[in-house]
Amino acid sequence: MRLPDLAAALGLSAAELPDLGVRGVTHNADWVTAGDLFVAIRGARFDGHAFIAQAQERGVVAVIGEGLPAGETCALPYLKVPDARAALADAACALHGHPSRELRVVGVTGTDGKTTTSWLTRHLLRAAGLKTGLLSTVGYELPDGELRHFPAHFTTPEAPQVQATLREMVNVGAQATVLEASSHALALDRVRGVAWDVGIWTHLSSEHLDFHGTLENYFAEKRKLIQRSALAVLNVDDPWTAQLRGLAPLETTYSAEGQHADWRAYEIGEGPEGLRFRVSSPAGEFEAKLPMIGRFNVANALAAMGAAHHLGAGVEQLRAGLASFRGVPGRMELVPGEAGQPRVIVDFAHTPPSLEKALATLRATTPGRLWVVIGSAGGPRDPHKRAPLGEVATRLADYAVFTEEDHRDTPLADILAEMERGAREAGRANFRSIEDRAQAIRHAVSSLGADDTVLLAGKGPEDTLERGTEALAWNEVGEARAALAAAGAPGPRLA
Ligand SMILES: CC(=O)N[C@H]1[C@@H](OP(=O)(O)OP(=O)(O)OC[C@H]2O[C@@H](n3ccc(=O)[nH]c3=O)[C@H](O)[C@@H]2O)O[C@H](CO)[C@@H](O)[C@@H]1O[C@H](C)C(=O)N[C@@H](C)C(=O)N[C@H](CCC(=O)O)C(=O)O
Ligand SMILES: Nc1ncnc2c1ncn2[C@@H]1O[C@H](COP(=O)(O)OP(=O)(O)OP(=O)(O)O)[C@@H](O)[C@H]1O
Repeated sequence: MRLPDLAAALGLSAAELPDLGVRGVTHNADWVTAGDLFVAIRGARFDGHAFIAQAQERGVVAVIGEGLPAGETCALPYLKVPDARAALADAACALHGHPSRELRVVGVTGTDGKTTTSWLTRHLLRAAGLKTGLLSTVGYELPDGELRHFPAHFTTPEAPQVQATLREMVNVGAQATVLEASSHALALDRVRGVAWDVGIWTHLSSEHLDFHGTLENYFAEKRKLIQRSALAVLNVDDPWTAQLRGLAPLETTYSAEGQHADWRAYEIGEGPEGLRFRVSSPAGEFEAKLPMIGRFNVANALAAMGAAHHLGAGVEQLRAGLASFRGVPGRMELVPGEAGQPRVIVDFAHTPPSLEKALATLRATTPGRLWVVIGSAGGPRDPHKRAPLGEVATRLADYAVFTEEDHRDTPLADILAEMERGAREAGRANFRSIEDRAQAIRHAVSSLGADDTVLLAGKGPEDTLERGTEALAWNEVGEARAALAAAGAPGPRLA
């Protein structure tokens, strides 16, 4: 694209701009390749203007920003804009030719359930014969189904990566895609310019308040997805949904808790191997089988079906799709052990409501004892959730082992003390703290036997454990396997 055309696409005057070719756009000076535009963003930690020289060395042709710092000059063409993040997204859309307009795009937002619902939706769309891509916390997939990863670990990456991925999907023939839209993404314009066909709402609870300040602000960011979608798929079991009604031109509702809704699940049965329920829906009444653990997955399945049906999936495709779903890595993932060993489940639940749901659902399918191994992240991230996690863990499990979970620069002992305080203030003593996560897992697994369940909560599929300033390689399922192997001959050995 020519620089003057790009300026015009951003609503800027193209007069006096050199007629240079622009190959791409980035906000990160380390990622510049020759011919790119560099967008200098003033962030919370850095001012992108400080990296213009570095970007120039790597071959950028022009810079976009909200204004050069006083007294500074720029040897390259400098396009001044009122909002650099918005310009980053608009430039990415223009350079990639607005790929979302060539696909059916489903967005998923909410505090919990985004990843699971995204995976389910893409699976149902594929079952309906649509070549479907996916962009989620776990990585991204083209319609070939192979999971790929971005260099930086985000639920929703920055706009240039979002748009480049959508373009790649279109180029390989994708007809639809599912995109997880985090509240950070909506707040920071990472998904600005995406043409949403469907917006799915899972539910809202307190999280990321270090960034958003208040629950209302957090809600307001997530609400943007619903406002921008042609069809909203809304969870009537979530009280926040009342404020989302009527925002999208079309809407469909769902309930897994017996409320009046378009998509309703009833006669829900939970077994150790999965879920069965009946569905009443605009597509018809039918019996569904979903090989997933976790009652909350009924709601995720209803949401996914609401979206997939809108994009053409019929009842038989929905039924077959649910029945053949293989789950999401690190979400209620069963770690196979020997007969007589406890059932070990790895799950990503790291908020009090999601831990509550995970434990409640495991209790329903655990004839024996239920233990949980759980930590809480350090740094500025939601310190107020530590005590509630301790309370929920000791209320709903028979025993809780508190441990490390990305404590970063926060003293681990302080986090554990907060979790213990939450338990103690609720009058409970059914816990202990073991700092080393691997040891905590081994202790739990070796303490239990047949009929018992151990929930390893919080890390899910993450591949690092942030201990102080170190990021250790981590594999929770691998640790669970090692603990099962080390526990050796099955049988209860509770001290
Ligand atoms: C709160 C948040 O999301 N912040 C993101 C935001 O930071 P920021 O605007 O403050 O920017 P900054 O880090 O000050 O940098 C300013 C500019 O200088 C540039 N820079 C900076 C340093 C350098 O060496 N070179 C360089 O070019 C940066 O690329 C940026 O353009 O933009 C940065 C550049 O993309 C992100 O790295 C940063 O993510 C931080 C590290 C982060 O941890 N984000 C997480 C919380 C996040 O986004 N999570 C969500 C939700 C997950 C969930 O739902 O659980 C997600 O979608 O993943
Ligand atoms: N609909 C739901 N309601 C409440 N909890 C849920 C729901 N779906 C999943 N969970 C729980 O939340 C955890 C995270 O699920 P999932 O990864 O699908 O959500 P997410 O929104 O993508 O989370 P994150 O943004 O933190 O990655 C699951 O492991 C499960 O314990």
